[in-house]
Amino acid sequence: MNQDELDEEHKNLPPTIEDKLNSMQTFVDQKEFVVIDNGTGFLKCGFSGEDLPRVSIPTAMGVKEIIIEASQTNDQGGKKYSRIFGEKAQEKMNEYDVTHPIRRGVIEDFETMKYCWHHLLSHKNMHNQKKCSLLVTDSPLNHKENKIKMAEYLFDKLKDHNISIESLNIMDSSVLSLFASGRTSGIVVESGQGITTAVPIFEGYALPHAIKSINLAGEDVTYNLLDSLVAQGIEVDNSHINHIRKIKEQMCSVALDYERAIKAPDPLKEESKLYELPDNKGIIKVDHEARFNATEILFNPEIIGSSIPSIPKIAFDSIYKCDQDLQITLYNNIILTGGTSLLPGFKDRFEQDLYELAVDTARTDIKIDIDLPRRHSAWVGGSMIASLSTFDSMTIKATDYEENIETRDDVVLKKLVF
Ligand SMILES: Nc1ncnc2c1ncn2[C@@H]1O[C@H](COP(=O)(O)OP(=O)(O)OP(=O)(O)O)[C@@H](O)[C@H]1O
Repeated sequence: MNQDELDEEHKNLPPTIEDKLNSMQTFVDQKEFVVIDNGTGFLKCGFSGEDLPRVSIPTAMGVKEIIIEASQTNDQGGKKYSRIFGEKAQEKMNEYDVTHPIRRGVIEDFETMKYCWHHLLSHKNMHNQKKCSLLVTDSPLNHKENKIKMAEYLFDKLKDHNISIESLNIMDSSVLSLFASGRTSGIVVESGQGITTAVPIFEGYALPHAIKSINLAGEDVTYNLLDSLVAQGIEVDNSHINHIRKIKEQMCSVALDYERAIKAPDPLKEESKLYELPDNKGIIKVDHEARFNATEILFNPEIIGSSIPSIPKIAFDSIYKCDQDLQITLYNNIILTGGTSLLPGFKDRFEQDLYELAVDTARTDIKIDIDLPRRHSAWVGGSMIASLSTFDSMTIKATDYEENIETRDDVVLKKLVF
């Protein structure tokens, strides 16, 4: 979703957050937090209490070294770095060295991540946050060490760039998505860009022993679509990946019955199968089979020779690992979220396959909630919780962090909920 689409969606949103906060019988405080959702594919940033993030950009940074001639500076010359972010970075892969700091849900390149955070906080829509309180999301799979490193970069290293974080919390994105649905218990099945997770949560706490994840999500669908277009002789390659992603978002669907779907007549009109590359660089035609084939890997990874379990299977396995008393609650409260779950047909196929897996064990109905803004549910949950009057007391204070150099890791871990 680009920034224009996000601005448009802002205008159309019903006022849901206040409703949900009221139903949770809490009250809203005036202190404003900045909320950042760190996704493999997209970074979302905005203010607590708002319905949607103000900024949503691809998680990417491009760097280019610029040599400064001595004559330009009146001294010995030297070099500096030009940095660009988000879509701009993805579009200029030929000119810039482009890095994606988050792999499959986990921050791997903290230096790049620091510049991305700096870019978000300095963004014009964020009114250049020089001093702020911050809630950032984290993957349910991240180790404690990564959270400690996040705190170090946010408190310490951003200071070198004139941004000071006064208080901080780092929260599990699945727990936040559940809060956004107005619940405190349930299972969050989240399929984003790089990772799909099934996280059972009881009374606000994720149950680590039963969390399941697979490295299979939106980027795999995109690359699968690219492969099948290449196999058909269409001249596309990795440099077109942004366009292939857009084709996926506009044209791909999930079949309820894949074999039958690809044999059935194509319901799309001829013009809606065509994608025009910018600058008259050609038209890509996407056939019926490619559109269903690309997404089938999420439900049947075997078709690309992979032995990893499907998305419904990890949801089933995760519920099965929980206490029997809790299983009914989980089956009745499945929150399906993440950008990839927006694929048409995703929910129906998920429900059908989960029902088949659980028919002997569930002993209850399967109820799936898809009513959240699914590209932004973790951010929305963060926005809600950071609005609560009690939230500030749950944060790590910069003063505590700075004054306790020897024990600062404990200062961080004490405030985090695992
Ligand atoms: N309408 C849509 N139809 C299909 N896919 C979509 C749609 N909108 C977004 N996506 C896909 O969703 C993915 C991004 O989702 P999301 O923003 O939830 O992921 P993320 O938080 O960046 O990643 P992760 O959760 O894996 O760390 C991308 O692969 C994108 O192509």
